[in-house]
Amino acid sequence: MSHLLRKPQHVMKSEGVTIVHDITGEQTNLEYVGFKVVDLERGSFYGEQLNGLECCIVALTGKVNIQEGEETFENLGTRESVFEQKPTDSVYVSNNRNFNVKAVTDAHIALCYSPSEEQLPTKLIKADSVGVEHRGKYNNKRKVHNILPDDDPTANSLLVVEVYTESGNWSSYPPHKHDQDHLPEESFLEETYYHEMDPQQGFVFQRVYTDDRSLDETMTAENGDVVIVPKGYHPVGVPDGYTSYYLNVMAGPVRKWKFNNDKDHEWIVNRD
Ligand SMILES: O=C(O)C[C@@H](O)[C@H](O)C(=O)CO
Repeated sequence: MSHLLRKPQHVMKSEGVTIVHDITGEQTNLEYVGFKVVDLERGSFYGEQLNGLECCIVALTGKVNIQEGEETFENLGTRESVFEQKPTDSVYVSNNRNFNVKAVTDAHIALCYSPSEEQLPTKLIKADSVGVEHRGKYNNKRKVHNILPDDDPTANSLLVVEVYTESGNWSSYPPHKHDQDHLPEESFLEETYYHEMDPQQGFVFQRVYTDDRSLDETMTAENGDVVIVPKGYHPVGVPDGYTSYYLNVMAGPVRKWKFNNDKDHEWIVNRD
């Protein structure tokens, strides 16, 4: 199995709390992006002290209360399945703070991390403030929920988006990369992909490759898998009959998403 592909682990942490993924720099060599998925049974609690990290908590499914300091945000979360395809609620928590999540219903949360030094205010990102964007044409259509885009100053480093790609379409396509810290031409952003499929037995193909092909891996991602993109182009192809969902976390030295398409495939965007 590719070293860039992670299967769900399902490690029980405490009563009602299961860690599905715990992607840290120690196993991935990622310097800027960390990622967790946690399953919570109704009534269970999950908490963390953020040492030197900022975190965006995304209520993937179910309802949760999130408490940080004096603030408690109640009944967050808008959907029972990500495939309802509506935006959800998230909370941004700055570095060196504590947060606690209580599951009001059975819930599934994503925790998106990046190192951070500057303290920023904790912020509720309500579902109705999430920008919805339709990109592409022909078989390159996808829908994007911009939870933490680069023009939103809520975070120091984190960028977070959800992407839906319908049956027989491609996204993160034409292949693009953002692995050079060389603005204004390109930014360096590491990235993770957390994948879900509808129906669940579906799969997608994701290729991660560089111009010189020193990295060139094509993976089959199944429901619940994470693909790690340390660098390179990273397109996703969705087979007929299945809808793909993925949650992207990106971070790097500068909080700017400036990518370049693979020149060989750039014509795809320029079609009439
Ligand atoms: O537009 C898309 O297809 C989504 C991608 O941009 C995805 O969010 C990504 O690759 C970010 O670098």
